[in-house]
Amino acid sequence: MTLDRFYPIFDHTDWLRRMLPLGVKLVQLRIKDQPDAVIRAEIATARDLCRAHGAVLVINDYWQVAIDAGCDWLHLGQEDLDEADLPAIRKAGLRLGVSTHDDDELERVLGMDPDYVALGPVYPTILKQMKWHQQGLPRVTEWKARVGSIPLVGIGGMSVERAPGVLAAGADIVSVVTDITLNADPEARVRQWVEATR
Ligand SMILES: Cc1ncc(COP(=O)(O)OP(=O)(O)O)c(N)n1
Ligand SMILES: Cc1ncsc1CCOP(=O)(O)O
Ligand SMILES: [Mg+2]
Repeated sequence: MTLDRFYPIFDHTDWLRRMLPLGVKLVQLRIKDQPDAVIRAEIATARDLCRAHGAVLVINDYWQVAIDAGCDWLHLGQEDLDEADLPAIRKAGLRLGVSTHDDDELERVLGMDPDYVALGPVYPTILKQMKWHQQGLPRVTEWKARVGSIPLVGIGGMSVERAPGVLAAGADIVSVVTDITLNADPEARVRQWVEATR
């Protein structure tokens, strides 16, 4: 399966309702700090919306809920991987994307046979506080050489203008949050992203 090159991340299914009709074919639901009932309801809604639009949905963090809901893809960071039951995830048939930021983390995840590897933050991000400031484009090229045929996702400080350079450096996919969600016209911005990555 070839994943779309444009990979936006949203924190609520209201965003999916707005953006899926514009041609988003790969999307992550990244919910933080919500009660369990809300998380379960949001994941079930996202699953149904993405199926209706022929889009791949990736669930961030909530691997057990993703299994229970019959979802297809998960994204787990390094701390998430410490807690997750990988055999149960694989047994349920879920595909797995993982975060990496340094050599040790990359070595660790390559042993897990991931379905994509994310490298971040390629550029500085305002979304969350991170130990790493920016990896830079040479690091993207280095990571692609190391992951080989595993799809490489570049994330962190992405914009429509930066995306071509990140793809040219070796990323297969570009993932983005605030360039869309903080834009004055998020729909117009998503249309630009779709145009720039097709
Ligand atoms: C595509 C993609 N890459 C990285 C992350 C970050 O995951 P993680 O390190 O677990 O941090 P949180 O997003 O859970 O705060 C991601 N979600 N997606
Ligand atoms: C979740 C995450 N992981 C690495 S960078 C990042 C944030 C990406 O957000 P933005 O596209 O707004 O920089
Ligand atoms: Mg996480």
